Amino acid sequence: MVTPLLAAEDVRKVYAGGTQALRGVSLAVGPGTVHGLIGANGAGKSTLIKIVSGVEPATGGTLRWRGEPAAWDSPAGALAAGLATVHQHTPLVGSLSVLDNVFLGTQTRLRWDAGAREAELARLCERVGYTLDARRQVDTLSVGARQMVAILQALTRDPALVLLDEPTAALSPTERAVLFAAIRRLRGQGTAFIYVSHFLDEILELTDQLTVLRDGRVVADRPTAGMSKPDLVTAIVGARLAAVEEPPEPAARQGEPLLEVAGLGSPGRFGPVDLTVRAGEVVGLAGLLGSGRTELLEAIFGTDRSATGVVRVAGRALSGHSPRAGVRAGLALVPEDRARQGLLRDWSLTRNVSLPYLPSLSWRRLLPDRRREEEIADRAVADLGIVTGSTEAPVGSLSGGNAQKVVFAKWLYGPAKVFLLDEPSAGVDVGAKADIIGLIRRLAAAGKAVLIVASEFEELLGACDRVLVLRRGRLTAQRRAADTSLHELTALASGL
Ligand SMILES: Nc1ncnc2c1ncn2[C@@H]1O[C@H](COP(=O)(O)OP(=O)(O)OP(=O)(O)O)[C@@H](O)[C@H]1O
Repeated sequence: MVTPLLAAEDVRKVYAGGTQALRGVSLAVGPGTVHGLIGANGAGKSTLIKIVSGVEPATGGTLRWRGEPAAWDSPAGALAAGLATVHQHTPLVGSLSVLDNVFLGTQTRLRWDAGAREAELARLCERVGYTLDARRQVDTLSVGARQMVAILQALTRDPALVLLDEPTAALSPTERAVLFAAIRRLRGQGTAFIYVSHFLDEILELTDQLTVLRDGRVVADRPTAGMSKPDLVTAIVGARLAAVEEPPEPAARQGEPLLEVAGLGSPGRFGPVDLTVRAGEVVGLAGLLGSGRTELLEAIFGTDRSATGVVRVAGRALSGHSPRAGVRAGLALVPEDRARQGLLRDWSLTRNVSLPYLPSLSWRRLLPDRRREEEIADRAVADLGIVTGSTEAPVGSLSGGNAQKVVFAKWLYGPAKVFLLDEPSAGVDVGAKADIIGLIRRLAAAGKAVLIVASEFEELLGACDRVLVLRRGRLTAQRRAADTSLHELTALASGL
């Protein structure tokens, strides 16, 4: 048998607060293979990646590298041994060129020799089968191209194993295809990968072997061939499977227009756009990355102050474009980017969830009403299946997907009439996706209006009554969800 490149044996992790994130995890990654790592939010994937890459120490167990006990205790040490990590948001310096970013932190002679660096970049591009303009400023690149810069950066150290943590979360379908081609090519040259993703189709398409974690334990470890999506879902969510298969609740009777947008535009971004969402209705915006979908939501909410046109909520025109006017009129925006969503990491889940409603929760608007706050927090945990030891634990100790659910919960239980949801299930696991769709349907059933952006059109079909297609900043088509298909939406959004 070939000695695994990396082997984890009975790895355990107990965090300072007492959370047992890993309860004895073993896995082996062979050279030149792509190893999928999947599991529900909070299952322990990031913790395992952090331990393997030297960011966090394990509390117990052994890591082996090429058969010997791994001798690193920092990311730099792991990198020197041949193990590189590419995060979803690898920090790049936007104001520098592609060339400078790729060789950022390189200590060899390449650092000083621009000619040699260009030649090396060309060689790396050849290896991944992707061309990048060496002199282009990184700020001006698409998300996908930036991801590729991060991968090239990792490759400068010629790693034997690359850890990819949700690398496609922000990529368009085309960019995804380019990334997959690059991974396959590198695998052909002997590089191994650990690939963490919530996209099960990707796991099935790309990986050779997969490990499923649940509650800090390995519940499946086997070759990918022969596995189906339902197999994966069962392994990931276990007993929560039933919730996934439930069809959405039937649409409520739709009422009066709650959100009306007329001639809304923003120079260079999108528009003009007209649309209406009625009480009890869920409307989806299907558009590819760069279509202007996020920009449109932000302009409706009021974040884009250069926007022109009219936004009406419950028949009343907003005075000017500002988030304050938006919130006052009854709009809620759940943005995609967690980093910008103002979760206070040191505060408890309870305080974070009730943050937007403190005035209405306060006793005579002076004292926070603890009981009401706790009620909302408990409801959020139950509705969204948030995995946490306690609602009083700091939000910073939650896993990424669970923090995302807290962001969602923040807006859910308040007085808003119109919900603008940007990628509501980004980063959440397959079970929670179903919970969130269920919740969106319940909002509609309670007479709210919901407008959703999601890159996974399947999700729009599952949640929406009606889907609008946004292409290059304009609405180009409209379909009832019941009368269209994934295929048709994809074709319309890409202009085929
Ligand atoms: N720094 C920390 N302090 C305390 N507990 C933590 C910390 N980081 C993670 N945890 C806990 O460890 C468990 C595993 O979290 P981890 O981030 O590894 O999950 P994950 O599988 O990566 O989830 P996701 O899909 O949501 O990113 C969770 O219960 C989480 O709350």
